[in-house]
Amino acid sequence: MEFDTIAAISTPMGEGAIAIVRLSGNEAIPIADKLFRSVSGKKLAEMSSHTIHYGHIIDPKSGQVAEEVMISLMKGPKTFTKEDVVEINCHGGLVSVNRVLQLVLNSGARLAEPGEFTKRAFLNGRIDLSQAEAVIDLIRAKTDRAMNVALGQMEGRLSKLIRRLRQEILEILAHIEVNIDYPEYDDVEEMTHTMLLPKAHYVREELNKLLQTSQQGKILREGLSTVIVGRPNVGKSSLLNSLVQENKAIVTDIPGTTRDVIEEYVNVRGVPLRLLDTAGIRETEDIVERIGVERSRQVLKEADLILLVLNYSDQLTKEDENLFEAVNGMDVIVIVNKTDLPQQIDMNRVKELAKDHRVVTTSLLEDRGVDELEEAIAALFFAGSIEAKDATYVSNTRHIALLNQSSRAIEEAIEGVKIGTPIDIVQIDLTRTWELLGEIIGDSVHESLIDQLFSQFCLGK
Ligand SMILES: Nc1nc2c(c(=O)[nH]1)N(C=O)[C@@H](CNc1ccc(C(=O)N[C@@H](CCC(=O)O)C(=O)O)cc1)CN2
Ligand SMILES: Nc1nc2c(ncn2[C@@H]2O[C@H](COP(=O)(O)OP(=O)(O)OP(=O)(O)O)[C@@H](O)[C@H]2O)c(=O)[nH]1
Ligand SMILES: [K+]
Ligand SMILES: [Mg+2]
Repeated sequence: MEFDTIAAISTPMGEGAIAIVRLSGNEAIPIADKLFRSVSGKKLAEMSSHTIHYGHIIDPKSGQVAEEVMISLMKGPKTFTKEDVVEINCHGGLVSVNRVLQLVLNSGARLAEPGEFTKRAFLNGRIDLSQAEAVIDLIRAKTDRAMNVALGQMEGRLSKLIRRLRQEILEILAHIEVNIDYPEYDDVEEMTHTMLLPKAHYVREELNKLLQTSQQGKILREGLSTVIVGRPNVGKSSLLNSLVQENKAIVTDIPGTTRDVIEEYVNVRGVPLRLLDTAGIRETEDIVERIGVERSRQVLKEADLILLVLNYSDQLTKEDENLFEAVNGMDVIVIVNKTDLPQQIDMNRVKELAKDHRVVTTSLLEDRGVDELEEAIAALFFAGSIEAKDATYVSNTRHIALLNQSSRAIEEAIEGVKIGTPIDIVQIDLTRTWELLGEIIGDSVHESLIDQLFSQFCLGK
């Protein structure tokens, strides 16, 4: 495909060592040649591809030197966009890089939209849609693990699997076509059955395996929503501060200190947590505190993980018991805090209430037990699924939705065969599965969706 030539600053706005103005398109090299004076006097157009050159940017109007640069020359199609790409490496300062961009735009390039370079890599067929989406995930990755998942997807791991499953479906559809077109086969029904079912089962299983990774994949991207709950003054805000290793939440000895939900992101042994500190739960006359308590109950419902905090030097109350009730069926770690003070709590009763959840004792005042808590969080997250290096994860909400729909469509095809639905109806379900999977890699997506996806990128990407 042929597009106009785009340009943008591809490095962050601010002072740095180097800043890059990137150009892509048919005119990238001629435009750069209008501005660049190499030391050798040779034009970029005459130089060989994938080389870098020292020289100056000259303002064509004044003939003055505008900047001292290095230019990377990359001729298509072996480039990021598959088009001719020129990267002007400027001194890292806002004036310098903007001056060069301005000259480039005056010389015939158009300012790129956010994500437009990556969009061209997609439109020109170097990467598919799921690979392009992985580029955003990679930039936004907050942990090593999240980055590795994105890198795998960028290299086409998910795409490869999706393509293989689509191929399987095509083969089933081909068998059906043959059987429909040659009605002289007398046991058409039986033949389709034996041909179709094993392949369809295989596709269904692979889809479901992939969907099982989505929970972990999504958490890797967005963080495990972790809510700290407990009665007033048990040390919830102290716990948040201790996990983020900063005094983010106000801690006082006054019960009812925290009133709003406080949110912080933290990486605990490779597990990204979205930590939420809440108002202590109790019956109260104070109207502001009551609203806070109500919010605590709300966020509780949407949590992936609950950190339920108790006071070691206080007896269990009805409120504590009610909390255990409220988090029934969720992932919970019980924390018994203030072990530096004399024991009042009945630990046997705590263990009874905790059932099979982990119980960790801490003294946040003396910084004790936090290691064990972190270990418990990591163990829970990676439970049973020691992360296989070659696992393919799905983490993107759009992909998960499409996989769910595909899984339902293939299920309908399988059910159809089993109950003897006419084969052309089964064919429709199979075709739908094939199309839905195609949307993941961008084989059959609407232009507006493509625009919307790429607009999430940063400028210059
Ligand atoms: N200076 C600079 N650094 C950068 C980028 C860039 O665009 N410029 N990238 C931007 O994100 C990333 C690197 N990603 C890239 C991906 C593919 C190709 C590329 O040219 N692919 C061709 C040819 C490969 C080859 O030489 O054989 C291809 O796949 O056909 C280049 C960069 C990170 N670092
Ligand atoms: N002795 C002792 N005091 C602690 C410990 N952890 C927290 N505290 C103290 O307990 C008091 C309450 O701590 P917070 O972290 O504000 O408790 P909270 O659960 O957030 O309280 P609310 O927001 O009011 O519900 C503060 O004075 C803390 O310094 C501990 O392990 N030992
Ligand atoms: K308090
Ligand atoms: Mg608090």
